[in-house]
Amino acid sequence: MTAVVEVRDAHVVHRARSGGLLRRDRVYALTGADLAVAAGETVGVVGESGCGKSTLARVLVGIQRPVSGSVAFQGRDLWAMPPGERRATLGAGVGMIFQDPSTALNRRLAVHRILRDPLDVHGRGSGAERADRVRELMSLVGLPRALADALPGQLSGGQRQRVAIARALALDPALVVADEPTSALDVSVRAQILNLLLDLKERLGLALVFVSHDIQTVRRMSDRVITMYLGRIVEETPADRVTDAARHPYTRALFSATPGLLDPIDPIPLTGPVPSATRPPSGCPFRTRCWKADHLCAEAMPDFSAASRPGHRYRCHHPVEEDQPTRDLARQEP
Ligand SMILES: Nc1ncnc2c1ncn2[C@@H]1O[C@H](COP(=O)(O)OP(=O)(O)OP(=O)(O)O)[C@@H](O)[C@H]1O
Repeated sequence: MTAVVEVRDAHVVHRARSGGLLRRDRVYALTGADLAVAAGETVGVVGESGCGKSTLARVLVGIQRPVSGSVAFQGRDLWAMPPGERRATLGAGVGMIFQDPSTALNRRLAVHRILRDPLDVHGRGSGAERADRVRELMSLVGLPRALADALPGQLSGGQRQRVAIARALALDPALVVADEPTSALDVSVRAQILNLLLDLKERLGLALVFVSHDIQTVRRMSDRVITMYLGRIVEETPADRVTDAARHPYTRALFSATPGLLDPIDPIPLTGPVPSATRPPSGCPFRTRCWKADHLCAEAMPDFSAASRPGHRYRCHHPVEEDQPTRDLARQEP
């Protein structure tokens, strides 16, 4: 299966001011990320705040250039393309949906203008064809025609997010990346927007990357779940098996603390805070909070190991047994 997008060994390092005016620390936002996403699949990305989820999303859509590593879109190296070609490739091939549609949409433009804008910029079709496409997009995301002349401020939060989704789909992208697409919405409309995204992914055969704090939602939405910790991908698990088959202690801990599990368990206690991304621990970054860590974990970050099921890989020196119930781990002393 050819990947729509494939990231290899991508590193992103930011410079952040700290203390004195001239001092700038390196922030290791993404370290050695490998990920491929194929047409028709949804990959969910989970991890605590600051672990690099948004950075990975930005790398996938070409907003963020990695300092090293590569990003291939439909088999072509994005950052080896001339800038104009890269902009055209990404503009037409990739759609991004952000957390807050209120800030993502131009408040002064009516819905039909917002949806027509990408068609105009990329010179798609005649004037009449563009008008047709705008109507088609509105119906695709379930927006009544009567809202075509409305401004974003006159819409509900859910309607605004539908406009943002329609805009992301305007040029028929192969990849859509949604970064916390429902966290700014009322709980009552979240399910509608998630169902819409799933439905569109099926109908349009999109490669969908879904970033969220909400682990239950990621599990429901995704085929595969990527767990990130301190800038690294530490596990990739088939979504239907993530609660009891995940091998990385961090994935188990993260999922044990999820509210709303059908069969609730005591959360696995994680000791201490997440270390700073400016000074990540040596070896495995999770070792300072892991109940299984030993000297080996301080020495080196292990490579990925393949688990017994396809699509399941993890980076851990002391993985949890595949079918060991998480509730047994919760009782373990750290
Ligand atoms: N422009 C920037 N300058 C400096 N540091 C940054 C910048 N953008 C992100 N970071 C840092 O990079 C790390 C990864 O950030 P990122 O936003 O990708 O994490 P996240 O998992 O998406 O977090 P959240 O869930 O809170 O959105 C964090 O330590 C963050 O503070």
